[in-house]
Amino acid sequence: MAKSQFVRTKPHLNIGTMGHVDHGKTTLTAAITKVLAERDPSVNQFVAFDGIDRAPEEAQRGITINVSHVEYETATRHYAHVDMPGHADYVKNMITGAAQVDAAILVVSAQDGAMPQTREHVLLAQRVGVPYLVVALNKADTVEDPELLDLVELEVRELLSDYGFPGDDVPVVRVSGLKALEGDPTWTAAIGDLLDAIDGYVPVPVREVDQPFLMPIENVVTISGRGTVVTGAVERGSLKLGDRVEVVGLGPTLTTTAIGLEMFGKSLESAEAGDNAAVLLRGVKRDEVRRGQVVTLPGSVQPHRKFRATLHALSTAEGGRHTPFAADYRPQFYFRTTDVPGGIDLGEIALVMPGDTVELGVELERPVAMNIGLGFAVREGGRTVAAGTVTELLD
Ligand SMILES: Nc1nc2c(ncn2[C@@H]2O[C@H](COP(=O)(O)OP(=O)(O)OP(=O)(O)O)[C@@H](O)[C@H]2O)c(=O)[nH]1
Ligand SMILES: [Mg+2]
Repeated sequence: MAKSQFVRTKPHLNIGTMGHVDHGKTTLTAAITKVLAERDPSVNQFVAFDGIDRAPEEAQRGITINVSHVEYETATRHYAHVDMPGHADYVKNMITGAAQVDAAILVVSAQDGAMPQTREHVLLAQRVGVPYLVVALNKADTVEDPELLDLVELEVRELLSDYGFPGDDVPVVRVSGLKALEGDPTWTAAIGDLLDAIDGYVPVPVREVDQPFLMPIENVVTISGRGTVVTGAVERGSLKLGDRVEVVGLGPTLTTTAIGLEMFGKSLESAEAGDNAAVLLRGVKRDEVRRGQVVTLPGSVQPHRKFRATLHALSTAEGGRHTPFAADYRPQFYFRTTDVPGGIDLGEIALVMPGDTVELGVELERPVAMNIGLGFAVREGGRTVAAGTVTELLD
């Protein structure tokens, strides 16, 4: 299956780009791979702009990780980098992508400054618990006046502080993804500064390796002649080749065995919390598993349709609703890599106003693998209107 073994020589971190449409996320991602490939070609590979963000339905050979992830290494870390889509319609994907990163590079165009989606992404980063942000003030090549850059920087720092990030301390690095891609030495050095800022500012996360294994399924891939592979970021625990697993949520629980493990096309002996792993499941057909389910150690997580939660309805200023909602509200609930419609039980509460935090019951249309403390987002008509935490598991 795999040609070589994945060697753990450096700590592995998951990182992603986020920010307003067209601010240069994909260009910056390509530029990072270019600069690092030049720095150390023995471990890094340049991925061009149009090689990023294309996920194949099927891989013909090998277990291939979702290619919207690129990997690279600095002197001290191994990174898996997901280029998050910027358009509002894709915030749904961002929620799931962002939920799994250890840090995000917030890309802000120096030309435009913070825009509505910049704000929404910072809010989502806070809600889904992205612990660290680093700002790439991109397209700095287009702004002649340094005072204008200072102004944009100040504005971004204030925005970060508004959403609970340490706006004064967050590194803000002036870059040009485009010029670095073109090989301009000044801007190539700026990408180096951005990477140094990430290495220096974002600590190596503490992984929940002692918990029972859990990996939310992001993608299902068929390997001709081998079977079905599921990919995702391991949330906690570890899994060894040959371990029994359960696939939980959205339907009946399925029990099988992990007979192949990979990370970025290299084989793994065990997949650990924080890894972007691909797991080959014995005797499982493609249509038996899907995105939104989780792969777990047998018996460690149950699927639930009914639960109680603490819910914060975003204020209008936070991008939430303009009007309250009542008991007949039926939005979409986003858990890890899935979203399911559901109804609510408000008990004694008549109306939930934007900005309110309430305790309520939820009944989903389909069961989702969950545990107490699991966070979720509530969306309607393409925008996030509330964020919650599971407090009690019912049916
Ligand atoms: N001048 C200049 N242009 C840039 C820079 N970075 C990106 N661009 C241009 O900005 C446009 C958008 O860049 P993308 O990298 O596609 O932006 P994106 O944020 O990935 O866009 P979406 O994925 O659609 O949200 C392209 O025309 C790029 O060539 C930069 O540093 N300087
Ligand atoms: Mg893009």
